[in-house]
Amino acid sequence: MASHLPPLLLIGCGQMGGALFRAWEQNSLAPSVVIDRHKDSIAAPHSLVRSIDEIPKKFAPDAIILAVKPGKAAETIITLVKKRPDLLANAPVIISVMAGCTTTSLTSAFANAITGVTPAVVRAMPNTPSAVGRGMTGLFADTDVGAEKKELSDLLFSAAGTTVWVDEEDQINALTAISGSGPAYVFLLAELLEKAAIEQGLPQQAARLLARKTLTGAGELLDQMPEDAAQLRRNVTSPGGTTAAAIEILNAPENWPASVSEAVAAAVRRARELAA
Ligand SMILES: NC(=O)C1=CN([C@@H]2O[C@H](COP(=O)(O)OP(=O)(O)OC[C@H]3O[C@@H](n4cnc5c(N)ncnc54)[C@H](O)[C@@H]3O)[C@@H](O)[C@H]2O)C=CC1
Ligand SMILES: O=C(O)[C@@H]1CCC=N1
Repeated sequence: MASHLPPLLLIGCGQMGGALFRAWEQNSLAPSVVIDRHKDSIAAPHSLVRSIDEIPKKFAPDAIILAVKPGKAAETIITLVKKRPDLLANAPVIISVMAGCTTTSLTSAFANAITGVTPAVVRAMPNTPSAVGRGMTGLFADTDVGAEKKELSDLLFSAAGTTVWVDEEDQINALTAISGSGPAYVFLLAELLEKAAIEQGLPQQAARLLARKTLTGAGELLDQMPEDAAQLRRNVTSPGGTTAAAIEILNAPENWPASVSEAVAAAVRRARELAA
């Protein structure tokens, strides 16, 4: 089968890198290399190595994906460039999924490590549903990044779900708070619904099933139906009925409307702090 996706070097295969790699593997990824000392194995034809020193000679990736924790970004880039400058010879696009690592800081980490080379850097903010092809990724590139590199970046993240490009880098911080962190808000709701079900006397297993299937079913409706979320909510809410009793509490201005806005604002603040 012809490869749909070109060879990649993935640095960091934890929760996010692993989710993306799973999607890419399922989209006929050309033989690629993953660096992560905490991963046990990776399926052929790809190679797992434990450090930059072990990247096979003559490997020429079209994209290098940085998916380590933000605090390790500079050290990782400097080690990569000092030990294997040849990996940049074919001008691969550098894609960072790291929260709060700006294109300026990434570009200058490369510039500090190697003179005369300014790689094209794209920032991506994916989310973990990428593992099942249902990711949502926001992308940003400076105006000097060529169309071909942007198209390749889009191809990679489209293989893991849906993509959207933003024009200003700071918008990546807002996007991180909505779709990057967002799955955690949904999982928290699943936890809380399950707990409430148990409090109302339901057995644990049934409580878990009800909470999970309600969230995934509602998510699927959101995905498939043309109506907006407010209309889908109204479709469940009979006047004077049970849903109305619950929504009156949740949707009181001081409850969910305030909490969700405050939570998102806190995440945006944190993204900006990481970038400072
Ligand atoms: N977890 C998430 O939902 C999302 C995470 N991100 C970003 O993804 C990045 C990684 O986050 P997670 O996957 O959650 O963390 P993680 O801790 O699960 O994964 C990081 C991986 O990097 C590996 N690693 C550390 N140093 C390394 C090195 N020098 N070379 C190669 N591998 C190395 C670790 O062994 C680990 O498996 C972060 O920068 C985060 O901001 C972005 C969007 C969503
Ligand atoms: O929590 C974090 O910092 C990362 C970025 C978005 C999701 N996880």
